[in-house]
Amino acid sequence: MANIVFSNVTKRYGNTLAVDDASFTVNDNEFFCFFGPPLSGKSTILRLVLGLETPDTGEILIGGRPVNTVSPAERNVAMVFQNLALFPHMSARDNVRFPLVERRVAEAEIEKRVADVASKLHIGHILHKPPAQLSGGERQRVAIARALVRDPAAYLMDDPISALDARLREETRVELKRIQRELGKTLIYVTHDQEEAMSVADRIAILENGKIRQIGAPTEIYDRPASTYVARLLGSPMMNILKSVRGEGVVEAAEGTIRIADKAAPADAVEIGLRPEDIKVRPWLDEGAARSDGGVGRPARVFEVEPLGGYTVVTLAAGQARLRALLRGQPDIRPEAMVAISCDPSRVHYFGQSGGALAR
Ligand SMILES: Nc1ncnc2c1ncn2[C@@H]1O[C@H](COP(=O)(O)OP(=O)(O)OP(=O)(O)O)[C@@H](O)[C@H]1O
Repeated sequence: MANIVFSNVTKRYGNTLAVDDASFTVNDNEFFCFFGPPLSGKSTILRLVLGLETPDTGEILIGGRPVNTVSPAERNVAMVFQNLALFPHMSARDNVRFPLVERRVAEAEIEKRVADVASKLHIGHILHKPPAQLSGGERQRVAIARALVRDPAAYLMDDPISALDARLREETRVELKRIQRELGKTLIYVTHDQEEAMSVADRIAILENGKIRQIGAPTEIYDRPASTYVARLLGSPMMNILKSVRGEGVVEAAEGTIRIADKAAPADAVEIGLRPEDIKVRPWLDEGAARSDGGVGRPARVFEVEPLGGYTVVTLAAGQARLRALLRGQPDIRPEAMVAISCDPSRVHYFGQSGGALAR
């Protein structure tokens, strides 16, 4: 059993609250991701799990055992370091052997464990090579093998693929997910990249200034963000968030005034959120035609068009408001054209005074 529990854990550095009353459970075999902007406390949480830091208050349990006073060596969690730092002068095999040699494990046992981990990670055929002769993906597998050879209860990764180029990052994150599933070990993962967090994690914890703002499955957080902060963090282009102007049972999304959806907003709605892919854009016929079309299409002017191949991002100006819509394919839409925009009312997000999500 290697679940990891934080119970009201706080960690300060001087006046900085690096981790603020954090409570969460990472389940056995789970791919659990911490995501947040720089300095939000991600690395400090990893350091607390590893035992490189001690909580000021609160309790940490690993596999049900309180570990606040247990040394890093005795915690049986392994770290795969940022940028996959392998020893360049050693072969892949010696890199993988290193943690066991350091712990003076018997040679026969070392050979057995290296063979075992190499077969799990499919690196047997590259063990003789130095890191410089390996691809990015292979280096990653060797780095993971080095962490796993100790047979840790859980392993941790701090932005392990941020140094790779975009294409290799995409490849390696797929690989990572597969490896984690096959190994069936608890993995705590830190990333700055929202797409990476969404794609690899079973669950994500969203951090802001040391506080956990939301924990959930990626799609759950994406579909039901608990606040404007979380809503803006996940999704690209990010959610459109506009002031809500209410009247006559109609939601007006505005800095200017555009009616997005015919539905009464909750009385305490201050802002409304629209995901770019939820905005429908059609040719503008005229006001009458828009009205007869369910009354939800409102005029907007096309401000900018960004073709991305499979998708097109259209920036729309409606009154003073600017909205970004994500459209499939390459629609025939040009800057300055008038269009009718609408949004399924069930897809509108409402936020209250403090930015917290309101029931839809
Ligand atoms: N050793 C330290 N001494 C003093 N302050 C620290 C120390 N480590 C972290 N902090 C502070 O604690 C807060 C959280 O830092 P942390 O490194 O955990 O954030 P992070 O989310 O991992 O950031 P990044 O994404 O930039 O790596 C920051 O305000 C940081 O300046």
